[in-house]
Amino acid sequence: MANNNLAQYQEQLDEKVSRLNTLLGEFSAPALSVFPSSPEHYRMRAEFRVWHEGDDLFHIMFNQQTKEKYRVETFPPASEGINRAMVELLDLIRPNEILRRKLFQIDYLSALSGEMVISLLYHRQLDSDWENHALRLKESLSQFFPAVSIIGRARKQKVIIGNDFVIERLPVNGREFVFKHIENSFTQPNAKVNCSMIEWALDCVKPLSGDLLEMYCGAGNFSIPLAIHFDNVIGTEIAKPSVNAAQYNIEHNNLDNVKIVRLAAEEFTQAMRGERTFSRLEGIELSDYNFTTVLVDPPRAGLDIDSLKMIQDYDNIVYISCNPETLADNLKVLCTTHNVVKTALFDQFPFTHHIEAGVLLSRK
Ligand SMILES: C[S@@+](CC[C@H](N)C(=O)[O-])C[C@H]1O[C@@H](n2cnc3c(N)ncnc32)[C@H](O)[C@@H]1O
Repeated sequence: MANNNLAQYQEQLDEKVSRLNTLLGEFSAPALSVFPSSPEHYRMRAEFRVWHEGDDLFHIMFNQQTKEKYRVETFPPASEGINRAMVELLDLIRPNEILRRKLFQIDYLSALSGEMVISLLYHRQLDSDWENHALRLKESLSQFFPAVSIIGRARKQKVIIGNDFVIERLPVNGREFVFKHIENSFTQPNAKVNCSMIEWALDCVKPLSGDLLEMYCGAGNFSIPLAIHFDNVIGTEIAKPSVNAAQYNIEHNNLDNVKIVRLAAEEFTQAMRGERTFSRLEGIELSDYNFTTVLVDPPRAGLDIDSLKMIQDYDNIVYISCNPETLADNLKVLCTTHNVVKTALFDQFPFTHHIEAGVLLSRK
């Protein structure tokens, strides 16, 4: 990494710190803890369009200003595994008519564990001939990547050669947690910064006890490591593949105090208020829980007003946000009942303007 890139990274991070400090200023927030990213090889996922030119074929990206396409041989933000795969994969596909015909996109999902899924997207249906060639492709790639899977996608078609997930192994405070990350589902893109986020959340909840409620829990990224500090954890999430992955993750981390339920945040709020019952909550008596703490990690839109009011019932709120504007809007409501006691900036998305923030609130 050239020195001027490092300087550019630091400058952009400083700008994010100053922007978040300004946004949080009106909530009497304490000083931010800042968790920088490595400035290279931080993304565990990357997607590229594919360009065909005579016998050649290569990854392309688009210049955001001019919209012009440009050729991409390697992509420094992506993990080292993805960078190596980009080269080896195209060397194998370029001379292979069956694998290259109408290929228009390649998606890579890698893991710190070394596992990788490569999805090849086509503008044509995939037949048994394609499958045989994809199988040989997987075998050839496995000399570089022992745990690689290939997925072929076309209209209404998904052919899996191996798995449609990677098994990630995240080191958190010296302990390793196992996570199934499913292709095409939400996972935190920057694995190392994600570990810092989990460690920060663990630090927030360390002095607490009772039960934890997590909303927008994905595959249990926070619920699973945080479970050691609570008697019971309930996580809720809307996406079925993530809920299924979470069940796997509970089992493979040997936890017996975590339950994940497939419910939208809005539905869970209705259930908590006794306004609606859900068969998906069968066997779970919400009134038996002693929720002291809630962790929310919503999408960019933030929390809906009913869920926001519902989480004010808890003494401690850990709010992880990928959009500081909606975070600030939500804090206007939460700070009528709670104080901000810890804040953090996690640089999940280096070299972009995106900010990932953490806020711990406790009841006034
Ligand atoms: C920012 S991600 C966080 C996931 C998880 N906490 C993690 O760290 O991997 C937001 C999650 O909210 C889920 N989601 C989106 N809208 C939702 C809703 N209305 N109710 C519940 N979950 C929702 C998405 O499927 C996604 O998994």
